[in-house]
Amino acid sequence: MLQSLNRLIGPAHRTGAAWLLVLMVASALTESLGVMLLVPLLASLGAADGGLLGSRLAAWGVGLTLGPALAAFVLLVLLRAVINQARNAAGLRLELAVINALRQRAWRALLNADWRSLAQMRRSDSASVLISHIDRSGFGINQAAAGLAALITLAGLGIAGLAIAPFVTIGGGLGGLLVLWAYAGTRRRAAQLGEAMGRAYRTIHAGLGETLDALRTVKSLQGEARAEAGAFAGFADLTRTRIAYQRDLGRGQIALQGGGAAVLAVLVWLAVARWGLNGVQILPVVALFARALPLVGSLQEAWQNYAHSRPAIDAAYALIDLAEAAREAELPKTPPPYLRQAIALDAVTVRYAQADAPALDTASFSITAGSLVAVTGASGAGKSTLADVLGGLINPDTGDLIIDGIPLDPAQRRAWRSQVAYVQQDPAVLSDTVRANLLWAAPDADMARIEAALRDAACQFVLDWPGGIDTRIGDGERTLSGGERQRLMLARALLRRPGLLILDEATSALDSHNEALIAKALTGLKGRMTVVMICHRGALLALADQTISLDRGRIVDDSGSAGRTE
Ligand SMILES: Nc1ncnc2c1ncn2[C@@H]1O[C@H](COP(=O)(O)OP(=O)(O)OP(=O)(O)O)[C@@H](O)[C@H]1O
Repeated sequence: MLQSLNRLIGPAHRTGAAWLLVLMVASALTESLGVMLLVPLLASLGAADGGLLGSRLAAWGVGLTLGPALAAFVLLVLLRAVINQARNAAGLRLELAVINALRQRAWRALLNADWRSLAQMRRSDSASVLISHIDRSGFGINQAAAGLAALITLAGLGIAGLAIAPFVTIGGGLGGLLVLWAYAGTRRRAAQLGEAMGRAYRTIHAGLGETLDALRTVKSLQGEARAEAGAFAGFADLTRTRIAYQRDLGRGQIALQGGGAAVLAVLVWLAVARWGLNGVQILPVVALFARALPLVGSLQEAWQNYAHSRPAIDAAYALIDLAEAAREAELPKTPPPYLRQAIALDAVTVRYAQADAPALDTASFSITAGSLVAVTGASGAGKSTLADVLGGLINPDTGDLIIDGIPLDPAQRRAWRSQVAYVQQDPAVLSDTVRANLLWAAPDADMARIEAALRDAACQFVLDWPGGIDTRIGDGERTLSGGERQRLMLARALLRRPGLLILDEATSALDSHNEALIAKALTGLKGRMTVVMICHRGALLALADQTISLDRGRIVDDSGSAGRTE
């Protein structure tokens, strides 16, 4: 438990945690002083002797009469209220700082992981961790702080109790430890329910997220009822888990309060009947226990809640560890590779985890810079994998990506991406203006450059809209057809002025008229940039200077090639 808390807090938040600890100790001090003050207060009424505090004050020549004792009591309560407010604020600041840092770290780790690992992760699981698991981790920190505050206050009350009535306090302390020990099983169950809750959240995220992405399919397959049942199975699990947990908490509190009152009754009986304390002497002890009892309850509840949140913290770190282990090489300080002569693959093999056969099997070929290359092959032949290797997205398991005769290491492969633009079959559009979507690729591009890219990609339609390039598009905004989206993303790719343009079935949604327009634009690019097109159809295939054909990961034909590495 301490190890996991220590990892959560980390060096960055140690000062905040130390300040919180100071405030907790200060709060506990005011609490125990308040209880100890009862003794000289009663003594001032002539009902008891002044106890340890009374004798200390007497030794310093301070006689505590009723007025000053009551004034000191009010001041102490006020001071404690102020300290507790500061403690709560510091606790909240620490909790928020820790979860923000955790979320940022998880998000950064995901963004910086290599593409192959990301492609193999389940998106809805990552979303579940980033949203709900990390929020639950925040609750775990909050509860750890609450438990620690209760523990420190109990320790302070224990010290006060030892000064007032040592035997009764030791008896009460042992009773408290016994209670905490007896609840070990409940805390284990809390952890199991926490895991079940994590599973329910993952089901909900998968059910909702994946269905929202595929609403068109769901509706056309008349799958509304099935989709509803899928997501609600997760909600039903969540409800069951939460009720079971609340029941455990409730039972715990009943047993704790009943048991605590019984322990207190036994101790009072022992104190009066066996140890000869009178009713007034026992009063501060009763006050002390009346305060300590709910604190033991709070400590147990906070511990139980922390145990319940712990699986969420572990899941967050599991994602972070996985993504950080897959971290890409840092960008090199040297300028990115620049394609002037040829781009080649030399005996490149890529095998995805859990796949029987490699997606690319010792693939070798060379492409002359400035040429137009078609890549063909049946579905699953390895075309997209080949495009990802050429674009520097995937590091081959063996073999090399070679630019102008120089094999790229992982850092240079990452840098190479600045020279590559990629248009995929079903390109994602950001929910923003057309301008923002385009500038994502080239932040410095001016209007003339934007208009030229739009014209080259047959996107004149955007300039004809009343709002022009400031029209908002994307989720919940103006909807684009599949073909419009593909052309717009081609414009974005062209705006980047890449050395290598990769089109992964990027004209599949276009009619023959628009495909012809794109074909014309691509012909105009010959010699200005290297274009690799994954395509099956005539218009684009006819343009190609070179055609590479794949079958089950192997290159079975490479016609029109200017030169091979083999
Ligand atoms: N992320 C992945 N994890 C596991 N296997 C994968 C992954 N991506 C692709 N594959 C497998 O690798 C092989 C090649 O896939 P790839 O997408 O490169 O083929 P493709 O020729 O582009 O197919 P298509 O034309 O259908 O898009 C396929 O058998 C595919 O199932």
